[in-house]
Amino acid sequence: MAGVNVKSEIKPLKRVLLHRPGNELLNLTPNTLEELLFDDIPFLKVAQEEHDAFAQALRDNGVEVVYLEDLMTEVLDQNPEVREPFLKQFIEEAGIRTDRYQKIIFDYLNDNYPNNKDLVLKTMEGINLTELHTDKSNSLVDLVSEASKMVVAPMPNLYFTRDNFAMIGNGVSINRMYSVTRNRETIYGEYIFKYHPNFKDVPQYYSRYNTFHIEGGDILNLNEHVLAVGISQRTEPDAIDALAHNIFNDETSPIDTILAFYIPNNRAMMHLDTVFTQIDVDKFTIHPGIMGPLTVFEITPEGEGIKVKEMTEPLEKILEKYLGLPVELIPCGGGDRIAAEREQWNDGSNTLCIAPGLVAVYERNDVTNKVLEEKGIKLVVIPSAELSRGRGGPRCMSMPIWRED
Ligand SMILES: NC(=O)NCCC[C@H](N)C(=O)O
Repeated sequence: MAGVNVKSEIKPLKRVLLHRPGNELLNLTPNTLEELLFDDIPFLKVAQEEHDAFAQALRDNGVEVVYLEDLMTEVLDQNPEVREPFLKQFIEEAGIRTDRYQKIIFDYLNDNYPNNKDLVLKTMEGINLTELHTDKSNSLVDLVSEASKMVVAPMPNLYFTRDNFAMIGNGVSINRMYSVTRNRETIYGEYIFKYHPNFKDVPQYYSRYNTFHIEGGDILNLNEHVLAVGISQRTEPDAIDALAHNIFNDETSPIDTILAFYIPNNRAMMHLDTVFTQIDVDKFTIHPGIMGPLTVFEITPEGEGIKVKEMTEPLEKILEKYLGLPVELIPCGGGDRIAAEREQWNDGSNTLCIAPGLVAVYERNDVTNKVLEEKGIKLVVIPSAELSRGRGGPRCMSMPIWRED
């Protein structure tokens, strides 16, 4: 199975991309939490156990699990000439500007991490100044600097593989991210979609070098013809315009409609998938908090360009029109405002559909989970005490590569 095939949110999931949370979480500190988009410091050992349980539950349901770190390692193993430019680009994008430090860090990584997998994991982890053993008498900066500080920041959000690149049908959007910290993550996507034999021929609908930001949590493949994209804290309308042009201009793509969902701009609802995910052919979970403010726009091709129309019908009717059947919206928290806010904060609406009516959910959202079960949905329940501290659920932690047609 080379390439990618994701033309639905619910059809049987065959292959999925994950990243096992690693030592990058050990470099989160109270002062860097806000900048690194965490609300607390997860206990790594337990976060890894929970993540392994997630991966195993997917395997038990017939899904092949592929890890981001392994794909990137394969790129470097199969293309040895890429190791040096990758490292140089990584160091530049980590904000290392002086020639002296660029060389110190390049030599440190290149000499101490001959094994490509170790190197890839180290780039994710970050580098503390204490590791570099610089000769302090050679530089004023080193002499006045704190002894222990991150010279290369960690990338703790990598376990949210949903966001930095996103499959759209048989193509991919390599995203320009909203935040500095997450923009560094897309370097792995750039190299995988340039060099990996399974992915190098996949059409690219967006580039990490574009100006406007867009993240995968806002991109939902409703069906072969219809894509939904959130206008959110993380995704700008200009990026959706550009994405629409590129998709409509790809003759191989059957997508003829993009629905832009304009959701409130705040951290609790950072992406469309934090408030809205599909769980069955005719069912969606939804955070009731978006129902008032939500506006939906229809984007279709017109000549060389696009046509945009605001839709006035209620959300159920809009979905019914494009999916071709009546649709039920199931409120997170069972409709109670307090339960809805609490459980949406811990990703109660952020489910990963493994097959129609079979979804992975966080264990902690018991009010929402009970409602889903009452509606006949089968749940694959994932332990979630530590993983949830990063503010993302099962959909955020997974990027489908292949769903059955
Ligand atoms: N699709 C998602 O909602 N992903 C969750 C991303 C959480 C991460 N801490 C972030 O703020 O980007």
